[in-house]
Amino acid sequence: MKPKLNHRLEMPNSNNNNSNQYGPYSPKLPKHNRSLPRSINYLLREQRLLFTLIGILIGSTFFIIQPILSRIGPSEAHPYTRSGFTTRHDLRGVGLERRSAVAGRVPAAIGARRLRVVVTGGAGFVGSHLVDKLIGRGNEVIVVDNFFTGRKDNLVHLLGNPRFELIRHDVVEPILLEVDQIYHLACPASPVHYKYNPVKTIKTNVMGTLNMLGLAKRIGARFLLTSTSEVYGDPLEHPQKETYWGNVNPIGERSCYDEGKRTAETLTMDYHRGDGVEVTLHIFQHIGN
Ligand SMILES: O=C(O)[C@H]1O[C@H](OP(=O)(O)OP(=O)(O)OC[C@H]2O[C@@H](n3ccc(=O)[nH]c3=O)[C@H](O)[C@@H]2O)[C@H](O)[C@@H](O)[C@@H]1O
Repeated sequence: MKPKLNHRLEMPNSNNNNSNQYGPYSPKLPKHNRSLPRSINYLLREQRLLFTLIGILIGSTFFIIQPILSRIGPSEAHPYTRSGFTTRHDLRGVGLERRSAVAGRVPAAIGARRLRVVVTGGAGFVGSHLVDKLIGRGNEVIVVDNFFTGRKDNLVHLLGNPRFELIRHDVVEPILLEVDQIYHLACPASPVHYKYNPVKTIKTNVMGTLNMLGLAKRIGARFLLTSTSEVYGDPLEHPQKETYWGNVNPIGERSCYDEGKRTAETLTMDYHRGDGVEVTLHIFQHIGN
């Protein structure tokens, strides 16, 4: 009769001298004893051990050398980076370029920024030449003009310039701008223009200058007023020194302009003395008429 293949039933008894009715019992080897030679065999077959060792060698070489390479300049360590192979160095380079590109767009209020300037009456004869000069210096320029006598044609060459802005606005109305300097030129300047609407002329000089000085005070901007030699009226001394106060008719046809500019000068000096606004008075000497 064939023995039953039931090992549990056939479990050896240490007291039975390693034998039973089916013959001598050979004890089971511990598992690790059996698997060790098998693993070694497995490794030795088909040069697996050799390939494993080579793998370990390559791996350790990479982990030892890699930190050293990252410390050395990448161009020295990786000559192939120049052939367009993407490495960490290349990526770092892209990062720096991006950072410097962002730095180029730093808001005007930070670091070595451009000077922001507003020129009222910047579409006029003097104003448009001043604007050219300011743009040429690298400033950002905003022109505020109601085009009473000024023309867009005077500024047409600047219309595409990212540092230039043109605003149609009458300075008798307040305006809020963030600038460093205010050049206040807006005013009807020739007799035919300032006599055309004398009330508007003196209003522009008084209200317009008040508004621009108020802005200068609020935002801490420097202020320049273009005045005129007309403030001396019919002068009694020639040439006029700065200490000369003039000989002005307060009720004449030209008074809207002469007294308007005088009041503008007064306001300018009062904002300087009273509010600490940094100011400049600029007088144009008229030749003729
Ligand atoms: O020689 C001077 O004493 C004058 O010189 C310049 O005047 P100018 O350039 O010769 O005259 P315009 O070519 O007529 O320029 C005046 C500008 O002011 C503008 N303006 C005039 C009036 C007004 O209410 N608002 C305003 O923006 C005009 O549109 C024009 O663009 C200055 O702008 C005047 O302030 C200065 O009094």
